[in-house]
Amino acid sequence: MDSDAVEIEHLTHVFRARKHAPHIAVDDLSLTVAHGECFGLLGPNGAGKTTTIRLINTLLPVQTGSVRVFGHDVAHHPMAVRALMGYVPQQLSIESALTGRENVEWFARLFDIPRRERRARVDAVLEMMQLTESADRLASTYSGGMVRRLELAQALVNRPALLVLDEPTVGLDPVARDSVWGHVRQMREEFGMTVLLTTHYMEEADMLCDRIAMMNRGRLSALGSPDDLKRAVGPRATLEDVFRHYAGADLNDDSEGGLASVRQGRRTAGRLG
Ligand SMILES: Nc1ncnc2c1ncn2[C@@H]1O[C@H](COP(=O)(O)OP(=O)(O)OP(=O)(O)O)[C@@H](O)[C@H]1O
Repeated sequence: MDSDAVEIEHLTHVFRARKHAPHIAVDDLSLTVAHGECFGLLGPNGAGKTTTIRLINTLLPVQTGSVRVFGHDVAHHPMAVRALMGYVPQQLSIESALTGRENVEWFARLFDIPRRERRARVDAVLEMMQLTESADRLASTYSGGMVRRLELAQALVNRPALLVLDEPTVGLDPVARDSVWGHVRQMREEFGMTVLLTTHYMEEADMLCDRIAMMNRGRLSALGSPDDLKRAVGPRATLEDVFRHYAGADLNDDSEGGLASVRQGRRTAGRLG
């Protein structure tokens, strides 16, 4: 493929709610994600990461600027974009009253995978996510880590060229987190897939991402490899230092991007798992 996996040019998104002042969630953002790259979108709560992802995956209409996925403009060819993409959202995307297998089959049908191929494809992604033995149990009996792996299986069943993960390991214990990281790595190695992820875990971004975009208040504040970003902040700087450097005063603001609200988010997600 010649084109970049994702090309974002001068993207701006304004939320307008009645009785509230317009809120600029994404503010003149431009960046590209190369084919085969693992790219991280980082930034404090409210920085605009999820809004950017929802614009890329066609769940929000583009207002200003443009987004192309493997050369397809998301505003003009949304179905082509959806066919190329797997998405694991922040919110739970499984149906707890169905078995693991039924959850993946449901996605296979949504993606119009032909009936004769469906069973083999579903089995393959369940196997890859080490869910074969528990595939016929209700998803309501799964642990938080298994739920995340089931969501990855759903997102992979149409063999996407671009996998988009919105906080893939939030609320998981360290062992379950390691397992998700391992699976993301394995998928990249086996399929050369492009991965775009958001996370609040700096260790995760450092280990998985080839390049990272730091966002703050809708704008791009830094872009580079984890090592480049660390070097630019200072000798022996960690990615957490980089995060603090660019998030600045926002980390003390509990109403929007504060660390306290990040912790609250993790606690909430922990209960979901
Ligand atoms: N549907 C909406 N209506 C109004 N404002 C919204 C809506 N969705 C998001 N926002 C606002 O847009 C801003 C960016 O939100 P977004 O969810 O993109 O941030 P984020 O970086 O993903 O944050 P988090 O790390 O908490 O997931 C926030 O101020 C948020 O309150």
